[in-house]
Amino acid sequence: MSVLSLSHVTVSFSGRAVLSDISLEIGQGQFIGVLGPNGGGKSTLMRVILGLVRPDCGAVQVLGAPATRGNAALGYLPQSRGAVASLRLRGWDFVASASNGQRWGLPVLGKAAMREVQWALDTVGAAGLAQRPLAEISGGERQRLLLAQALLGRPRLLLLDEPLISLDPHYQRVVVELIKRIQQEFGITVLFSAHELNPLLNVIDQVLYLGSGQAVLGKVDEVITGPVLSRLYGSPIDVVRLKERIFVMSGEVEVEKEAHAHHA
Ligand SMILES: Nc1ncnc2c1ncn2[C@@H]1O[C@H](COP(=O)(O)OP(=O)(O)OP(=O)(O)O)[C@@H](O)[C@H]1O
Repeated sequence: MSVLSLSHVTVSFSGRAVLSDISLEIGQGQFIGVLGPNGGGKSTLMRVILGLVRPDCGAVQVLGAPATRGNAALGYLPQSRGAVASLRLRGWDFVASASNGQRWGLPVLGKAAMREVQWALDTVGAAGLAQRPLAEISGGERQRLLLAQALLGRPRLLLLDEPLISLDPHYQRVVVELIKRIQQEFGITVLFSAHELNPLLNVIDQVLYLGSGQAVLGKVDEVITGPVLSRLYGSPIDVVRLKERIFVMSGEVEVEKEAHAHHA
């Protein structure tokens, strides 16, 4: 059974199609890198899967049922996550605040929910952050807590919207390896959006590249090619491979780096 199935999905804002007639299928246990230019529709796609954005037309099936809000089988790490929690909150409370789908509130938890919070903290290797206030922990450590939040309820599909933003290369590697380990251990399907492909190259099964309203899903070698990316960027793109790394170039400019700088 496919975990995710989109059939002829179109999403537009103010008459402009961000996703245009997209069809794709993603199977169980896949690790998918979601890439594309700024505004290419990565966050929108995740919000469609979460049932937060309703397509103009087409069908979205998640784990065999139509996409709906509040699907407990989905875990989500949203992109906009700055300044949302009190910096006095301890790590444990921060994770607990996402329990019962209730983000940023402070619910009173029963024993089972408390065990679940502890499990999520242990799973992401953040038990040591439980008693520390958010103000005292680094961006990378906070990323672990956000991942712990997303794991509450043991989702079968994990949507991670730019978890590497503003992390240094070392911590990017730590986060990517952590998510890969969790994905393999629990057989979760992961959609992981990023501006750069290279940090994900060793872990992804497939890449989903979005741009110009279109989506191309496949193995890295099938998707990361000059012709495919030129179509998605709407301008000539060269793909340069160098020592196990891949550079997506528009003339002299490395487009993924540019997008990242713009975003950060
Ligand atoms: N709720 C909305 N109302 C109007 N326009 C929207 C809305 N959500 C997204 N858009 C527009 O849709 C386009 C795609 O946005 P989206 O955030 O999905 O792209 P993205 O690939 O995640 O971009 P980035 O890499 O910059 O995060 C953008 O032009 C954005 O301004």
